[in-house]
Amino acid sequence: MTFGIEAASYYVPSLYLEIKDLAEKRGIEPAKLEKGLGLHKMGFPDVHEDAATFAAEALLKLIKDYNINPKEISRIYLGTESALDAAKPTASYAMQMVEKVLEKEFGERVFRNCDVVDMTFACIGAVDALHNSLDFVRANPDKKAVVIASDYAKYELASSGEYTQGGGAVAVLISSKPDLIEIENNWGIATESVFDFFKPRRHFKKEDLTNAPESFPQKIEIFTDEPVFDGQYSNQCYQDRIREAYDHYKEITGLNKSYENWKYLIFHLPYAFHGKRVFTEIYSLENGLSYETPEEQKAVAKSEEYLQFINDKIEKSQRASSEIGNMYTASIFMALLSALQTSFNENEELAEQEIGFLGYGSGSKSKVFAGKVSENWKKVVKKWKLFESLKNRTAIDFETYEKLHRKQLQNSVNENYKGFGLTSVELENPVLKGARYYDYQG
Ligand SMILES: CC(=O)CC(=O)SCCNC(=O)CCNC(=O)[C@H](O)C(C)(C)COP(=O)(O)OP(=O)(O)OC[C@H]1O[C@@H](n2cnc3c(N)ncnc32)[C@H](O)[C@@H]1OP(=O)(O)O
Repeated sequence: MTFGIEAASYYVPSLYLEIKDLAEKRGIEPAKLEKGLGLHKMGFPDVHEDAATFAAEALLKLIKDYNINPKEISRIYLGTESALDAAKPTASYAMQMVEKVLEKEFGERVFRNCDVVDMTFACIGAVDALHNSLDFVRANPDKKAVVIASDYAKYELASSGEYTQGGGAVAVLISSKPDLIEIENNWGIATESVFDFFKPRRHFKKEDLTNAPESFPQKIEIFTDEPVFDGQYSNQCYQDRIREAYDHYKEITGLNKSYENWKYLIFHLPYAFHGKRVFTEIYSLENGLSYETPEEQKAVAKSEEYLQFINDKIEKSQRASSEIGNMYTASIFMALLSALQTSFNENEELAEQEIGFLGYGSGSKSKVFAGKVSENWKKVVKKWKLFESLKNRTAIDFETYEKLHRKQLQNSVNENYKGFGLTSVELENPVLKGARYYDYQG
């Protein structure tokens, strides 16, 4: 019996900012962002969008596009690091939104017996949900699970993370009928606790706050959706963890040089060119190339062989990321969609080809695993129209972007939006303070 991904859907935020507009306003050379990091557009949520609406959109599309009977979904596991609440899972909001839309056809509370939960480990939370859900269907081959990766990658204005923002969701159906890709049960894993990127309850002192009233406590502790991070250190942690997980994968499988078997290498992409920038180390080690000094490292990255390798095995997975930006947990799934969609558009046959995955989550952990593309993959991919749908987004100017970022807009930019949207957050009623309410515009 085989296990893996039977179907897949995605949702990207309805707005975007041209990266060159951001570069111009921040005094950054556009070529650094476009040619150095591979950034073109940055997906950005409208006022009514958040990680729960992204997840609900992807889940509803999955169910509709592949005619899934929602009653047959035994679990919905959501990987996210943009949770809207520290106790109530974001998956519960998404599930309820979709239930309401399905009510007419399937009756009330279609997910009544469904196991719903969030999993969090920075950007690798959804890979953890995938790993866990594959174990679940292996133990229960007649059951189906949905894994959703949903996030809003937000950084402080004018920080070095600002140009690596983005967001969106990917939902995949996991079962014993892996029409898209069969995933083998070998998991190379590497973990180390580090502070490369994290979202602590922030501690503020009174003097940090402008115009704090006399009555304000001396210290306050609040959640923010923007991380504390050290960019170059996070790159190093990523590189170290994927090397360790890759070595572990080779140890488990007994393979000498795994990536040579892989048609595509699918990375967690915090920005489009990240995978190809960090893989030079493993590539050098595998090919006996010197990788000690910065000059040697540059030489590998610029070598004709490595450029060809990128072109063959990585470039197609980067294309969606260049148009969307970081999707945190969803980035690795979107990189897969990008590569498969591109092959589909170019009439390439992928059946039976092996694909390698290199996931990373700050804090930190990497998982390396592989899968085999199924005979039926084209039937699944033909529903996506990924690159066409990216053209249907609305461009925003820099001023609108800053206002959205600062949460200064009351009304949605796309006032007549279709789909799920946040309508209100309860602020008065003490037993519901902070509850979020959503609706669906059909
Ligand atoms: C957050 C997660 O999702 C989890 C993770 O993966 S952690 C790893 C990634 N970390 C993050 O994304 C954290 C948030 N982002 C950041 O901190 C930063 O944006 C970043 C670390 C990703 C990039 O940092 P940076 O200092 O702006 O860029 P830098 O590392 O110097 O790279 C710029 C590239 O552009 C190139 N470049 C610069 N000017 C150029 C120009 N005019 N023309 C062409 N290329 C140019 C540089 O040569 C360099 O590329 P190479 O090293 O490949 O040659």
